[in-house]
Parts: sequence; structure tokens; C-alpha cells
Amino acid sequence: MAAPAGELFAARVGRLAIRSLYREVALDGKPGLVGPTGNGSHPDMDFTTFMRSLQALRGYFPAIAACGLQRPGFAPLRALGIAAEADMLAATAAVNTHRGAIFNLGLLCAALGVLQAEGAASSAEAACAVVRRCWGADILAGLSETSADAPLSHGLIVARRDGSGGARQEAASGFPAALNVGLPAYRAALAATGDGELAAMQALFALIAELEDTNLLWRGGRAGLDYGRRAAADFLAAGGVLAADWRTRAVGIDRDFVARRLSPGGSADLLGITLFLAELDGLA
Ligand SMILES: CC(C)(COP(=O)(O)OP(=O)(O)OC[C@H]1O[C@@H](n2cnc3c(N)ncnc32)[C@H](O[C@H]2O[C@H](COP(=O)(O)OP(=O)(O)OP(=O)(O)O)[C@@H](O)[C@H]2O)[C@@H]1O)[C@@H](O)C(=O)NCCC(=O)NCCS
Ligand SMILES: Nc1ncnc2[nH]cnc12
Repeated sequence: MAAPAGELFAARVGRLAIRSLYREVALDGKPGLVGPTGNGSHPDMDFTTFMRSLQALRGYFPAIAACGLQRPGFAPLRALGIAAEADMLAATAAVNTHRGAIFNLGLLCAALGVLQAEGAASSAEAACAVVRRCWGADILAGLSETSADAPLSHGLIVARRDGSGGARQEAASGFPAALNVGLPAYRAALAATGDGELAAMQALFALIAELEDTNLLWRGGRAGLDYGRRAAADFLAAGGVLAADWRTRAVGIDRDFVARRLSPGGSADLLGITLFLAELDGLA
């Protein structure tokens, strides 16, 4: 018997989510980040840890897309996200690989479910607008909440110390960094080179240059964030991936990030989201 349409839809969304996260981690030479041939500023994880994490999340993205078909409030999405975090931590021996992605990409998968239920076409702009419209207020409420079951995260610590809205602000605002920075950089570099990996690298540097990445803030404070953003902006000003010597420059930035223990983990998550959004037009 054929699977119901909702199940097929959710499975398609889930496959796109996993593929986008795979493309992010498989991109080699990212500064300070884990890739297939290095672990950047992360002694506690490597490429295999990320593969285990992705395997553990295979069921989550279709499940949250299917939940979106019911046009849910925030509470059921949060419950799915918390369960997925537990699955991730069990698969990685308690290393945090995809916390941001579980949250960000989970919300976007649910948004696609809402659009499908409303009979609306899916696009990057429409999916981001659903997240803002349907769940933005509940997401922001979490910024001021702490309790025994919601202990202080690194993001909440830097929110209080440095006044950064972090992952919650980005999601509640409808992912402006992914829509207005990552996606245009990705599309322009893809048009110029025809190479998806080069385009992804350009998008990553564009995101690092602009984002208030709470991982950079957590690891390096305001000076670390400023350093990381300036290094990425200089890379782009020198031509980014269109410059003949871009790989040498990227290797130098990676070396500098590792020497300072800096990791742009939030920008890496938003690259995963950018790659997801780039494939949304026409996903029915
Ligand atoms: C709402 C949550 C995302 C929690 O957010 P919060 O800010 O309170 O908590 P964090 O634990 O800091 O996680 C946020 C992660 O989001 C990524 N991120 C950072 N900046 C941004 C940004 N500006 N925009 C978007 N996303 C951003 C980033 O994720 C990556 O970093 C992870 C590694 O982080 P961490 O362990 O802190 O780093 P290390 O430096 O390695 O630690 P040490 O070695 O020093 O110990 C990595 O996983 C990347 O993903 C931030 O870390 C959400 O998690 C939440 O509330 N969940 C509950 C479930 C829920 O509500 N779900 C809703 C429906 S899905
Ligand atoms: N490739 C990566 N390396 C380190 N942290 C990350 N968070 C998301 N992707 C990451």
C-alpha cells in the first residue's frame, strides 16, 4: 500500500535536512570547525562524532515536519527538540554536535509542514516567515527563563554577559542572517563558479563576518567575536573564494582560530540552514 501523502512529504523534508547538515560538516577547510580531515578547535569531537549524531537525528526531522502539518503551537515542537537533543547526546557520548541545528532546522522543517497544511508554496522566505509568525514570541520568552529543568546554557550566559540574542533571536526574527547574508552569498558564488562547495565556503565566511555567533562569544568573549568577524570580512574583501590564493588564506585563518580556541559553531549551523533554504523553492 502506498504511504500517505503527509508521510511522503515529511520524509522528503527530513532527507533534505540531513543532506544539508551533511554538506556542512563534509565541507573541508572550515576555520576552527570539524570537517572530514580535521577537528578545528574541538578536541572532543571529529567527523565520526558528527556522522553518529546525524544518524541519531534521522527520525527527528521527518517527525517535526509531520508535526508541522498539524499547525502546532511551540510546546510540541519543543518536546520533539528536547527528545532529539537527548538522542544526539546518547549517540555522541554527551558531546554537543548539533544542538543549534536541532533547534533551527527543526523549526524550519515544522514551518514547511505548516505551509503544506495551508496549501502554500514553499520557499526560503515563506518558511522563515512562518517561524517568526507562529513561534517567534514563544522562542523569545525562553531568553528570560531559567529553571531546574532549563539550566543556564552557554548561549544564555553570553546573552546576559554580552547582550547577545544568539540562536533564539535569530530564529524568532525569521533567520535574517541565513536569508539576507548566507543565501545571497551562496547563490552569487554558485552563479560565478558553478561549484556548490566553493559557494558553501563563501556563504560560511559571509555568515562568520556578520553573525553574533554565541560560540565565538563563549570561547573568546567580545574580543574573540570581533577577531573572528574581522578575519572573515578581510577574507571576503580579498575576493573570498574567487581569489586565486583563497585556500592559503583559509588555512591561515583556520590556524589562527585554532591557536585562539575559536569556533564559529553558530555560523556552521546557519550554513546548514542556508544550504537547506537554497533547495526549498519548488519542494512540494
Ligand atoms: C534555544 C536553544 C538553541 C538553546 O539556545 P541557547 O543559546 O540557550 O543555548 P546553546 O547551548 O548555547 O545553544 C545555541 C546554539 O545555537 C548555535 N548558535 C550560536 N549562535 C547562533 C546564532 N547567532 N544564530 C543561530 N544559531 C546560533 C550554536 O550551535 C553550535 O554550537 C554548538 C556547540 O555549542 P557549545 O556546546 O556551547 O560549544 P563549545 O564551545 O564546544 O563548548 P565547550 O567546549 O566550551 O564546552 C554546536 O552544537 C552547534 O550546533 C549554539 O551553541 C535550544 O537548544 C533549546 O532551547 N532547546 C530545547 C528544545 C527546544 O526548545 N526546541 C525548540 C523546537 S526545535
Ligand atoms: N562542523 C562543525 N564543527 C564544529 N561545530 C559545529 N557545529 C555545527 N557544525 C559544526
